[in-house]
Amino acid sequence: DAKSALSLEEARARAKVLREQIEYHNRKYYLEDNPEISDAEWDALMRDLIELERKYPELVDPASPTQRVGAPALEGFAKVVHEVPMLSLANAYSTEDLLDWDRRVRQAVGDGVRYVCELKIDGLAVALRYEDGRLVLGATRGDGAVGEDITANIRTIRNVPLELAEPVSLEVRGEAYMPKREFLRLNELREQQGEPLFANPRNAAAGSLRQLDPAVAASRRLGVIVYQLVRAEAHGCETHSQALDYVARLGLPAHRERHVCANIEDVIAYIEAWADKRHDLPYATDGMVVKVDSLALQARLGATAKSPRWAIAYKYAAEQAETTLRAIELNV
Ligand SMILES: NC(=O)c1cc2c(=O)c3cc(F)ccc3oc2nc1N
Repeated sequence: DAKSALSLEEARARAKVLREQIEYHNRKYYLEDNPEISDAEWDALMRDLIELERKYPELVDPASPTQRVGAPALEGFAKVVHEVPMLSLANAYSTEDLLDWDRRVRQAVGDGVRYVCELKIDGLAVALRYEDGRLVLGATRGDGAVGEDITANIRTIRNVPLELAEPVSLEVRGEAYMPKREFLRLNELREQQGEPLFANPRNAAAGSLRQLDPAVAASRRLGVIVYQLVRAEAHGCETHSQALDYVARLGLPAHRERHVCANIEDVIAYIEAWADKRHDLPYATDGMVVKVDSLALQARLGATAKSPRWAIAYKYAAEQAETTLRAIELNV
């Protein structure tokens, strides 16, 4: 009716407020793991915005959170070639393994190598491509050379920006994960509905992103944490740390639990320090990734067919023996 119709300017202002509220609550959920509103209240904000944009189509903006959902279900996933192969990390299971790796690194590139440690998020590796600041592709690792195009599902992940702060073209690699809070909520729901439970957050995240209908992924609060900028030196970075600071400034959720160490002894101390503390993080972890920080030294060390020589994943004992939980593993 006439009285409830807003002027375009009022509608534009209302849409701006709703988008800011949605982004604010995203930060509270993902960055602080301390949501102020319930999922239902969050969904209501989104519904209001969708309704407003339906009534005033000129308000629709490709970066609006409403542009995340609505893609039709797919018949299958298209293939994506990774220009820069998505390799996997070699593992270290003991301090000895770390010391051996450090010795090999120093033999190859000399002493004084600085390392950066990052908690190893237990999810699944994804590649995100942006062209002129717009998200154009999300892909799985696949076999490292060819992955699956899961763009429609990646777009539903609320902490993945649909548009960067600058119109930059780049590709990042990151870990898609299901926050522990969401894992518990989802399994409670499935228990009530008599559906099989997810065995762990990694399987739950993988199962969600393998769904052909993006509405399913959209119904699960997944997150992504960026752990690498591809060809970072082409973006003017000299170290991995600078690369993560750069992508964070663009609005990407760069890995925040990271620490630069001057030598392997400090790395070992940092790993020890997080052995228990890591259980308080909002996401599941299964180790610590240790990387040579200098991009020039990374290039000199290179990679084998499978793994980079400039990085290694230390696995915490608890996860070395894959603990099988009582829950029935969802066979997606
Ligand atoms: N799960 C993780 O938290 C995580 C995973 C990887 C990788 O898989 C990875 C694979 C590479 F070939 C090179 C660097 C990497 O860095 C990584 N850094 C991380 N923090």
